Amino acid sequence: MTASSSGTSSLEERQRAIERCIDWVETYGRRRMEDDGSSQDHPHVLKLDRIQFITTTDASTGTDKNATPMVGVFAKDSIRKGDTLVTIPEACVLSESHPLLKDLASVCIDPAMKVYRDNLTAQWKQTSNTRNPWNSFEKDQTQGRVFCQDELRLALQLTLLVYVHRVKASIGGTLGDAATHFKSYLEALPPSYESLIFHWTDEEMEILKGTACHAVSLRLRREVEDNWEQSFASVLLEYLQQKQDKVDSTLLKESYLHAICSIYSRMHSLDSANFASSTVTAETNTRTLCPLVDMINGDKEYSPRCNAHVLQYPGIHVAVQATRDIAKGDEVLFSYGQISNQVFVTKFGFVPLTSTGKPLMDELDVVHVVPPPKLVWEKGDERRWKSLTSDKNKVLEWRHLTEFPPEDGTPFAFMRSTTDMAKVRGSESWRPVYLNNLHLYAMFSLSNDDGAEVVVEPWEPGSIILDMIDYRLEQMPTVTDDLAIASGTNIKTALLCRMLEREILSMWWHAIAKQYECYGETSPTTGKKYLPLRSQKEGCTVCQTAFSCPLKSCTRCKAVFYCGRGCQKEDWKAGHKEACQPVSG
Ligand SMILES: C[S@@+](CC[C@H](N)C(=O)[O-])C[C@H]1O[C@@H](n2cnc3c(N)ncnc32)[C@H](O)[C@@H]1O
Repeated sequence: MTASSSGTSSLEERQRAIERCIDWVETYGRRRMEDDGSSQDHPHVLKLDRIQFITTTDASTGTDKNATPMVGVFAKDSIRKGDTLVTIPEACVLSESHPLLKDLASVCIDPAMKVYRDNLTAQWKQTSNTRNPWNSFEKDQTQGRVFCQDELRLALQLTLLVYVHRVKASIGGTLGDAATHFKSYLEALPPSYESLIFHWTDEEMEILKGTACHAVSLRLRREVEDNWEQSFASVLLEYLQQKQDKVDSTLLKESYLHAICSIYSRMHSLDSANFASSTVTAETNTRTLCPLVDMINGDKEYSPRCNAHVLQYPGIHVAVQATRDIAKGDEVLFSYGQISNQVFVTKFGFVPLTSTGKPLMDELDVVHVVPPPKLVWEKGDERRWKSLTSDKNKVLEWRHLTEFPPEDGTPFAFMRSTTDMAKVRGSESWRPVYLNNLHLYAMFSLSNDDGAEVVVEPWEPGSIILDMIDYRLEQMPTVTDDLAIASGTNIKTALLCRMLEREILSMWWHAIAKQYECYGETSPTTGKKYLPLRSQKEGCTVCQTAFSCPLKSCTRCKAVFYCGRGCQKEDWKAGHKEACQPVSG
């Protein structure tokens, strides 16, 4: 298979780049420590022998074979609580307030840049009331020293941007003439960040329409575009042109995104007062990129299970310490903290499996297995089904779903949890694409020959199932921020699966409503009328999403339709509040 063989070669490439980086940290870092005598003064010396860096394609990348190989850090031997796992000399740490940034950011301290900086500042003053991103430099009297003093966003983004640009532009895929001590580190970074929201393709965005995540990601992408256009593009293009670099603005924009993702997804906040050579005294919490330390993954659960954290030793290095015993071969994990899932999605492309305060569907202590209603399929259902399982959505490699609906009339099950699903499939190793408790209900065909024990509880389909699906659909936009991602899948897979889930649920809703002639009836439990699906063409009033699930109408005027509460709220604020005329009945 071509996909997997190219996957393997990029896996090996990344592994080699990481080995070069380890080598660099050991040799360059040690030399620098010896040069300034710090290794003797300090009880801790550079250590890299307790952990190993392992590349794998399946940790974050799910089913996407072409995705960037993921790296994880594992204990070489058993490690005791309190032990130091790895130490990285300060000389190898990139930080906005670190004087060694000069080394890396030679492009940024080029006097030629000052001209652009000044022009930009002047322009900014004339045209904008917003905070001038270059403000911090104005305070810096030492011209040309550290151009982007205190501005990680600018300093590192610009720097990475230029280097990444050069890497991509150069034929051999190396950093070419961009001589920097940090070359090895930059090369060890992933070549792309597909799982992060900024890198989702237009096609994927199209598929995600209707989820709250779609709105969030559009907003973020717009912000990034604005940033790029207002702060970076002109400066860099001019700079690179002056340097006679080949400039491809598309590539630059991509590189800019790459730089943002590199920084955002692997930044550590450290106390800058502890950087002995720091030029910043008043500032604390300097943001840094620590080579190799930043290869440590976030725990899929929240903090209690995580087993390492970052420490600093003034003036010497950054260290990682075990917060509990770690067995040989175990993955070393950080806690990314109690940040919102939206931030997780944006910065890391995944969210932890467990989170607090998640709205669960416990109210619906329903069915384990529902006997299949005799579905009446409509042409539209078939088309939707096909579009969901077509090649376009390669990420959805759930073979069971392609059998849906089974032509031989095999019954379907409506399952409550993955454990149940696994039980029914009769296999421990079997895993559906979408897992765990947010995807409470999934459908799949039950084949008779896999030895599964299935307890079929007869249910009267019809209104009760409609209510159940209705409830679930209604909940979906509100739980989007609480996505739970199965291990081995990334956020995109999960979202696509969520879309699939939504589609399936709405297809069932429709099929059941038709079969049991529920349209126009009033629900015995909720008292609401079962209304026909809003047509695909019309879609959500706000985001225009043409969903096949039943869209909710405004309860007062019933004239506008929304895919979820987010859009409804937005429309209300945007003027529907004034326009809404209550209708009777
Ligand atoms: C600090 S880096 C960790 C090293 C990274 N895995 C690599 O290959 O270089 C953060 C990135 O790793 C990935 N990542 C970290 N922890 C993860 C997890 N628990 N599940 C999935 N992806 C994770 C995310 O893509 C995130 O943006």
